[in-house]
Amino acid sequence: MKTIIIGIAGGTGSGKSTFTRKLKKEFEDDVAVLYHDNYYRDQSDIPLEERRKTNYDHPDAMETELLVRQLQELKEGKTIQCPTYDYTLHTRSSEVVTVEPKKVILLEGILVLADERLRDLMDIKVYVEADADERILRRIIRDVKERGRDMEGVVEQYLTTVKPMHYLYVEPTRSTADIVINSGMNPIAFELVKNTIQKILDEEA
Ligand SMILES: Nc1ncnc2c1ncn2[C@@H]1O[C@H](COP(=O)(O)OP(=O)(O)O)[C@@H](O)[C@H]1O
Ligand SMILES: Nc1ccn([C@@H]2O[C@H](COP(=O)(O)O)[C@@H](O)[C@H]2O)c(=O)n1
Repeated sequence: MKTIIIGIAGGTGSGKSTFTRKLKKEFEDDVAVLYHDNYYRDQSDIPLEERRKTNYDHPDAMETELLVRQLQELKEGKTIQCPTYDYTLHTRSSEVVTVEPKKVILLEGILVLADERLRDLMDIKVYVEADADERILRRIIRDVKERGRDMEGVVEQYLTTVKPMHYLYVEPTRSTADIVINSGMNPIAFELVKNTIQKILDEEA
């Protein structure tokens, strides 16, 4: 079975996860989804106060070598045990999720196009973009509601690490994408990517 890997990158709050979730809902068991965020390094040996200070927008914050290995295993038809992540505790969760090999793998994350090893494994590269003001507003709401943060903390983190790292590592990867889409809620872009995936699945059937 040939495996097609589709990378879905873009800044925080651009709508990557929304776009990816919609594709997953469309194809259900025909596609597997891997989130780069689940590969943030385990920090259980560091006190929580220290973990809060980590720069989570630098490529070194992720164990990308494990992701590369697991993607290769999926391509070889092997089942993997994918790590999971706890944003409130800033470290890996104890659970792992079993991911079976599929013809199509969606790989989502701010930095998935920033790593040459990941880019080399991808067949299609997508970059989701949205204005910075919209992204930070969405992030404030989401992080307070879903990631156990307070507004002051989100704003401070944005100004000290998220924003500078975005311009250093995330935005430059836009030029490596095959498809650049405007926001994660873009029905026309969704149809285009959906039809591309459907074609791949039909060809391989
Ligand atoms: N086009 C959009 N318009 C308004 N809200 C959006 C849009 N796209 C995503 N959102 C919302 O913004 C938040 C962040 O979106 P998400 O898909 O998690 O972004 P990302 O994965 O790129 O960080 C979510 O609460 C989502 O519902
Ligand atoms: N402990 C952590 C780990 C990551 N983050 C932030 O998550 C962002 C990436 O996820 P998106 O869904 O927004 O793409 C990234 O910008 C990290 O700053 C965090 O805050 N805490």
